[in-house]
Amino acid sequence: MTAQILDGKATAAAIKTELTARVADLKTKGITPGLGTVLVGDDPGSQKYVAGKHRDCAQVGIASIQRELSATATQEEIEAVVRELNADDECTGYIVQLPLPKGIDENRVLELMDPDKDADGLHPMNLGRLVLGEPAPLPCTPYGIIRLLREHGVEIKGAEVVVVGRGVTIGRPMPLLLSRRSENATVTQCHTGTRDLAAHLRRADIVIAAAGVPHLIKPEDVKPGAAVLDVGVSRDENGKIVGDVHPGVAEVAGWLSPNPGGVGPMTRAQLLVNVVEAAERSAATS
Ligand SMILES: Nc1nc2c(c(=O)[nH]1)N[C@@H](CN(C=O)c1ccc(C(=O)N[C@@H](CCC(=O)O)C(=O)O)cc1)CN2
Repeated sequence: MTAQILDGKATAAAIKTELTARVADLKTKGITPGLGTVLVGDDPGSQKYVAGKHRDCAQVGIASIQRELSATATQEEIEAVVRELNADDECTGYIVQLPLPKGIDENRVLELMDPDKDADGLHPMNLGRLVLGEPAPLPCTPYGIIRLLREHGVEIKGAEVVVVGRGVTIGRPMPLLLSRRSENATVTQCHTGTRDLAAHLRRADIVIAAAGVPHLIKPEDVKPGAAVLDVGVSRDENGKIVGDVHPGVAEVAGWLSPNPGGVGPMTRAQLLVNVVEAAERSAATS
Protein backbone atom coordinates (compact mmCIF):
# COMPACT_ATOMS: atom_id res chain seq x y z
CA MET A 1 0.00 0.00 0.00
CA THR A 2 1.57 3.28 -1.09
CA ALA A 3 -1.42 5.61 -1.29
CA GLN A 4 -2.14 7.98 1.58
CA ILE A 5 -5.59 7.59 3.09
CA LEU A 6 -8.25 10.26 2.60
CA ASP A 7 -9.72 9.73 6.05
CA GLY A 8 -13.40 10.68 5.89
CA LYS A 9 -14.17 9.48 9.41
CA ALA A 10 -11.60 11.76 11.04
CA THR A 11 -12.43 14.75 8.82
CA ALA A 12 -16.16 14.34 9.47
CA ALA A 13 -15.53 14.10 13.23
CA ALA A 14 -13.68 17.45 13.15
CA ILE A 15 -16.55 19.07 11.20
CA LYS A 16 -19.06 17.72 13.74
CA THR A 17 -17.06 19.17 16.64
CA GLU A 18 -17.18 22.60 15.03
CA LEU A 19 -20.91 22.25 14.30
CA THR A 20 -21.67 21.32 17.92
CA ALA A 21 -20.46 24.77 19.00
CA ARG A 22 -22.49 26.51 16.26
CA VAL A 23 -25.66 24.62 17.23
CA ALA A 24 -25.14 25.57 20.90
CA ASP A 25 -24.80 29.21 19.83
CA LEU A 26 -28.03 29.03 17.79
CA LYS A 27 -29.84 27.61 20.81
CA THR A 28 -28.81 30.64 22.88
CA LYS A 29 -30.71 32.70 20.25
CA GLY A 30 -33.79 30.51 20.65
CA ILE A 31 -33.26 28.52 17.44
CA THR A 32 -33.01 24.73 17.47
CA PRO A 33 -32.10 23.30 14.06
CA GLY A 34 -34.22 20.24 13.20
CA LEU A 35 -33.48 17.74 10.42
CA GLY A 36 -36.39 15.86 8.89
CA THR A 37 -35.96 12.65 6.89
CA VAL A 38 -38.47 10.93 4.63
CA LEU A 39 -37.74 7.23 4.21
CA VAL A 40 -39.94 5.20 1.89
CA GLY A 41 -39.70 1.41 1.81
CA ASP A 42 -37.43 -1.08 3.53
CA ASP A 43 -34.14 -0.95 1.62
CA PRO A 44 -31.55 -1.95 4.27
CA GLY A 45 -28.93 0.47 2.88
CA SER A 46 -31.30 3.44 3.00
CA GLN A 47 -32.46 2.48 6.50
CA LYS A 48 -28.85 2.40 7.66
CA TYR A 49 -27.99 5.76 6.08
CA VAL A 50 -31.03 7.47 7.59
CA ALA A 51 -30.33 5.97 11.03
CA GLY A 52 -26.75 7.29 10.72
CA LYS A 53 -28.03 10.78 9.88
CA HIS A 54 -30.14 10.86 13.05
CA ARG A 55 -27.24 9.54 15.17
CA ASP A 56 -25.14 12.42 13.82
CA CYS A 57 -27.91 14.91 14.67
CA ALA A 58 -28.03 13.68 18.26
CA GLN A 59 -24.24 14.09 18.53
CA VAL A 60 -24.25 17.76 17.50
CA GLY A 61 -27.54 18.79 19.15
CA ILE A 62 -29.79 18.96 16.05
CA ALA A 63 -33.38 17.78 16.63
CA SER A 64 -34.66 14.81 14.59
CA ILE A 65 -37.95 14.45 12.78
CA GLN A 66 -38.43 11.04 11.15
CA ARG A 67 -41.13 10.09 8.68
CA GLU A 68 -41.34 6.53 7.41
CA LEU A 69 -43.66 5.16 4.74
CA SER A 70 -44.10 1.61 3.51
CA ALA A 71 -42.74 0.42 0.16
CA THR A 72 -46.31 0.48 -1.18
CA ALA A 73 -46.84 4.20 -0.39
CA THR A 74 -48.39 6.12 -3.27
CA GLN A 75 -47.08 9.28 -4.92
CA GLU A 76 -49.86 11.23 -3.16
CA GLU A 77 -48.99 9.81 0.27
CA ILE A 78 -45.31 10.74 -0.14
CA GLU A 79 -46.22 14.21 -1.38
CA ALA A 80 -48.51 14.70 1.64
CA VAL A 81 -45.54 14.08 3.97
CA VAL A 82 -43.43 16.56 1.98
CA ARG A 83 -46.16 19.20 2.34
CA GLU A 84 -46.38 18.46 6.06
CA LEU A 85 -42.61 18.99 6.52
CA ASN A 86 -42.73 22.18 4.43
CA ALA A 87 -45.22 23.54 6.97
CA ASP A 88 -43.55 22.20 10.14
CA ASP A 89 -41.68 25.02 11.92
CA GLU A 90 -39.64 22.57 13.96
CA CYS A 91 -38.23 21.09 10.77
CA THR A 92 -35.66 23.65 9.59
CA GLY A 93 -34.29 21.37 6.86
CA TYR A 94 -35.09 17.92 5.49
CA ILE A 95 -34.19 15.28 2.94
CA VAL A 96 -36.09 12.64 1.00
CA GLN A 97 -33.91 9.54 1.06
CA LEU A 98 -33.16 8.34 -2.48
CA PRO A 99 -33.82 6.21 -4.36
CA LEU A 100 -37.60 6.15 -3.98
CA PRO A 101 -39.38 2.88 -4.87
CA LYS A 102 -39.99 2.10 -8.54
CA GLY A 103 -43.09 3.79 -9.94
CA ILE A 104 -42.65 6.96 -7.83
CA ASP A 105 -41.77 10.13 -9.74
CA GLU A 106 -38.71 11.28 -7.78
CA ASN A 107 -38.42 14.62 -9.56
CA ARG A 108 -42.02 15.55 -8.71
CA VAL A 109 -41.32 14.83 -5.04
CA LEU A 110 -38.10 16.89 -5.04
CA GLU A 111 -39.81 19.78 -6.84
CA LEU A 112 -42.50 19.90 -4.17
CA MET A 113 -39.99 20.52 -1.38
CA ASP A 114 -39.58 24.03 0.00
CA PRO A 115 -36.19 25.00 -1.53
CA ASP A 116 -35.32 26.89 1.67
CA LYS A 117 -35.64 23.63 3.62
CA ASP A 118 -33.75 21.51 1.07
CA ALA A 119 -30.89 20.10 3.16
CA ASP A 120 -29.52 18.02 0.27
CA GLY A 121 -29.14 20.83 -2.28
CA LEU A 122 -31.04 18.69 -4.81
CA HIS A 123 -34.12 20.87 -5.36
CA PRO A 124 -34.13 22.17 -8.97
CA MET A 125 -34.08 25.76 -7.66
CA ASN A 126 -30.92 25.07 -5.65
CA LEU A 127 -29.24 23.16 -8.49
CA GLY A 128 -30.10 26.15 -10.70
CA ARG A 129 -28.58 28.54 -8.14
CA LEU A 130 -25.43 26.42 -8.25
CA VAL A 131 -25.29 26.76 -12.04
CA LEU A 132 -25.74 30.53 -11.74
CA GLY A 133 -23.11 30.80 -9.01
CA GLU A 134 -25.63 32.03 -6.43
CA PRO A 135 -25.53 30.97 -2.75
CA ALA A 136 -27.30 27.62 -2.26
CA PRO A 137 -27.08 24.53 -0.04
CA LEU A 138 -24.43 22.37 -1.70
CA PRO A 139 -25.10 18.73 -2.66
CA CYS A 140 -23.70 16.69 0.23
CA THR A 141 -21.49 14.07 -1.41
CA PRO A 142 -19.88 16.39 -4.01
CA TYR A 143 -19.07 19.08 -1.47
CA GLY A 144 -18.00 16.45 1.07
CA ILE A 145 -15.48 15.19 -1.52
CA ILE A 146 -14.11 18.70 -2.07
CA ARG A 147 -13.67 19.21 1.68
CA LEU A 148 -11.99 15.82 2.01
CA LEU A 149 -9.49 16.72 -0.73
CA ARG A 150 -8.85 20.19 0.74
CA GLU A 151 -8.35 18.89 4.29
CA HIS A 152 -5.71 16.45 3.03
CA GLY A 153 -3.90 19.07 0.96
CA VAL A 154 -4.72 17.55 -2.45
CA GLU A 155 -4.36 20.29 -5.10
CA ILE A 156 -7.69 20.81 -6.90
CA LYS A 157 -6.82 24.08 -8.67
CA GLY A 158 -5.81 23.31 -12.25
CA ALA A 159 -6.21 19.56 -11.75
CA GLU A 160 -7.59 17.28 -14.46
CA VAL A 161 -10.54 15.56 -12.79
CA VAL A 162 -12.49 12.62 -14.18
CA VAL A 163 -15.93 12.00 -12.68
CA VAL A 164 -17.33 8.57 -13.53
CA GLY A 165 -21.12 8.51 -13.24
CA ARG A 166 -24.02 10.90 -13.90
CA GLY A 167 -26.53 10.25 -11.10
CA VAL A 168 -28.37 13.18 -9.50
CA THR A 169 -26.70 12.96 -6.06
CA ILE A 170 -23.05 12.87 -7.23
CA GLY A 171 -22.23 12.64 -10.94
CA ARG A 172 -24.38 15.54 -12.16
CA PRO A 173 -23.55 18.17 -9.51
CA MET A 174 -19.87 17.18 -8.97
CA PRO A 175 -18.52 18.88 -12.15
CA LEU A 176 -20.55 22.01 -11.34
CA LEU A 177 -18.77 22.37 -8.02
CA LEU A 178 -15.30 21.48 -9.30
CA SER A 179 -15.44 23.97 -12.16
CA ARG A 180 -16.38 26.93 -9.92
CA ARG A 181 -13.69 29.62 -9.70
CA SER A 182 -13.04 28.62 -6.08
CA GLU A 183 -11.96 25.15 -7.22
CA ASN A 184 -10.82 25.87 -10.80
CA ALA A 185 -10.46 22.24 -11.88
CA THR A 186 -10.86 20.97 -15.43
CA VAL A 187 -13.49 18.26 -15.39
CA THR A 188 -14.33 15.40 -17.73
CA GLN A 189 -17.53 13.51 -17.05
CA CYS A 190 -17.52 9.86 -18.08
CA HIS A 191 -20.49 7.49 -18.13
CA THR A 192 -21.73 4.29 -19.75
CA GLY A 193 -21.61 6.00 -23.16
CA THR A 194 -17.90 6.89 -22.83
CA ARG A 195 -15.96 5.13 -25.61
CA ASP A 196 -12.57 4.76 -23.93
CA LEU A 197 -12.81 5.23 -20.15
CA ALA A 198 -9.23 4.06 -19.54
CA ALA A 199 -7.82 6.78 -21.83
CA HIS A 200 -9.59 9.47 -19.76
CA LEU A 201 -8.60 7.89 -16.43
CA ARG A 202 -4.91 7.72 -17.35
CA ARG A 203 -4.80 11.52 -17.75
CA ALA A 204 -6.59 12.29 -14.47
CA ASP A 205 -4.94 13.86 -11.41
CA ILE A 206 -8.15 13.16 -9.49
CA VAL A 207 -10.62 10.33 -10.17
CA ILE A 208 -14.09 10.36 -8.63
CA ALA A 209 -15.68 6.95 -9.16
CA ALA A 210 -19.44 6.99 -8.66
CA ALA A 211 -20.64 4.42 -11.18
CA GLY A 212 -21.79 1.64 -8.85
CA VAL A 213 -19.78 -0.91 -10.85
CA PRO A 214 -17.59 -3.12 -8.62
CA HIS A 215 -13.83 -2.64 -9.21
CA LEU A 216 -14.39 -0.62 -12.38
CA ILE A 217 -11.23 1.44 -11.78
CA LYS A 218 -8.20 -0.82 -12.36
CA PRO A 219 -4.61 -0.10 -11.21
CA GLU A 220 -3.30 -0.05 -14.79
CA ASP A 221 -5.71 2.78 -15.67
CA VAL A 222 -4.69 5.12 -12.84
CA LYS A 223 -1.96 7.75 -13.25
CA PRO A 224 0.74 7.18 -10.60
CA GLY A 225 0.24 9.61 -7.70
CA ALA A 226 -3.37 10.46 -8.59
CA ALA A 227 -6.04 11.00 -5.91
CA VAL A 228 -8.78 8.38 -6.22
CA LEU A 229 -12.16 8.70 -4.50
CA ASP A 230 -14.24 5.56 -4.26
CA VAL A 231 -17.89 6.54 -4.02
CA GLY A 232 -19.52 3.42 -5.51
CA VAL A 233 -21.51 1.13 -3.24
CA SER A 234 -22.25 -2.42 -4.39
CA ARG A 235 -22.67 -5.32 -1.97
CA ASP A 236 -21.24 -8.84 -2.08
CA GLU A 237 -23.24 -11.95 -1.08
CA ASN A 238 -22.52 -11.21 2.63
CA GLY A 239 -23.72 -7.62 2.40
CA LYS A 240 -20.14 -6.25 2.54
CA ILE A 241 -19.46 -3.06 0.55
CA VAL A 242 -17.61 -3.50 -2.73
CA GLY A 243 -16.47 -0.16 -4.14
CA ASP A 244 -15.86 1.02 -7.71
CA VAL A 245 -12.09 0.96 -7.15
CA HIS A 246 -9.98 -2.21 -7.43
CA PRO A 247 -7.88 -2.79 -4.26
CA GLY A 248 -4.70 -2.83 -6.40
CA VAL A 249 -5.16 0.93 -7.04
CA ALA A 250 -3.69 1.51 -3.55
CA GLU A 251 -0.27 0.56 -4.99
CA VAL A 252 -0.44 3.20 -7.74
CA ALA A 253 -2.47 6.13 -6.40
CA GLY A 254 -1.01 8.92 -4.27
CA TRP A 255 -4.24 9.31 -2.33
CA LEU A 256 -7.15 6.93 -1.87
CA SER A 257 -10.45 7.22 -0.01
CA PRO A 258 -11.33 4.00 1.81
CA ASN A 259 -14.80 2.60 1.27
CA PRO A 260 -16.32 2.47 3.87
CA GLY A 261 -14.73 5.27 5.92
CA GLY A 262 -14.05 7.77 3.13
CA VAL A 263 -16.75 9.68 1.30
CA GLY A 264 -19.79 8.27 3.21
CA PRO A 265 -19.03 10.00 6.53
CA MET A 266 -18.32 13.25 4.62
CA THR A 267 -21.77 13.05 2.96
CA ARG A 268 -23.34 12.89 6.39
CA ALA A 269 -21.21 15.71 7.79
CA GLN A 270 -22.09 18.01 4.89
CA LEU A 271 -25.78 17.34 5.46
CA LEU A 272 -25.37 18.65 9.02
CA VAL A 273 -23.50 21.69 7.67
CA ASN A 274 -26.44 22.46 5.36
CA VAL A 275 -28.94 22.16 8.23
CA VAL A 276 -26.91 24.44 10.50
CA GLU A 277 -26.31 27.01 7.74
CA ALA A 278 -30.04 27.14 6.94
CA ALA A 279 -30.80 27.74 10.63
CA GLU A 280 -28.09 30.43 10.81
CA ARG A 281 -29.63 32.17 7.78
CA SER A 282 -33.03 32.17 9.44
CA ALA A 283 -31.46 33.50 12.69
CA ALA A 284 -29.93 36.36 10.69
CA THR A 285 -33.27 37.35 9.15
CA SER A 286 -35.50 36.87 12.24
N1 LIG B 1 -31.46 12.18 -0.32
C1 LIG B 1 -30.30 11.54 -0.52
N2 LIG B 1 -30.28 10.26 -0.86
C2 LIG B 1 -29.11 9.63 -1.07
C3 LIG B 1 -27.88 10.35 -0.92
C4 LIG B 1 -27.94 11.72 -0.58
O1 LIG B 1 -26.90 12.41 -0.46
N3 LIG B 1 -29.17 12.27 -0.37
N4 LIG B 1 -26.68 9.67 -1.04
C5 LIG B 1 -26.67 8.23 -1.04
C6 LIG B 1 -26.69 7.56 0.32
N5 LIG B 1 -26.16 8.33 1.46
C7 LIG B 1 -26.85 9.40 1.91
O2 LIG B 1 -28.03 9.42 1.99
C8 LIG B 1 -25.09 7.84 2.25
C9 LIG B 1 -24.24 6.86 1.80
C10 LIG B 1 -23.23 6.33 2.62
C11 LIG B 1 -23.09 6.81 3.91
C12 LIG B 1 -22.09 6.24 4.85
O3 LIG B 1 -21.85 6.82 5.88
N6 LIG B 1 -21.50 5.09 4.53
C13 LIG B 1 -20.56 4.44 5.41
C14 LIG B 1 -20.79 2.92 5.32
C15 LIG B 1 -22.12 2.48 5.77
C16 LIG B 1 -22.33 1.00 5.50
O4 LIG B 1 -21.61 0.21 6.09
O5 LIG B 1 -23.20 0.67 4.70
C17 LIG B 1 -19.13 4.75 4.97
O6 LIG B 1 -18.92 5.01 3.78
O7 LIG B 1 -18.25 4.68 5.83
C18 LIG B 1 -23.91 7.78 4.35
C19 LIG B 1 -24.91 8.30 3.54
C20 LIG B 1 -27.86 7.69 -1.80
N7 LIG B 1 -29.07 8.33 -1.41
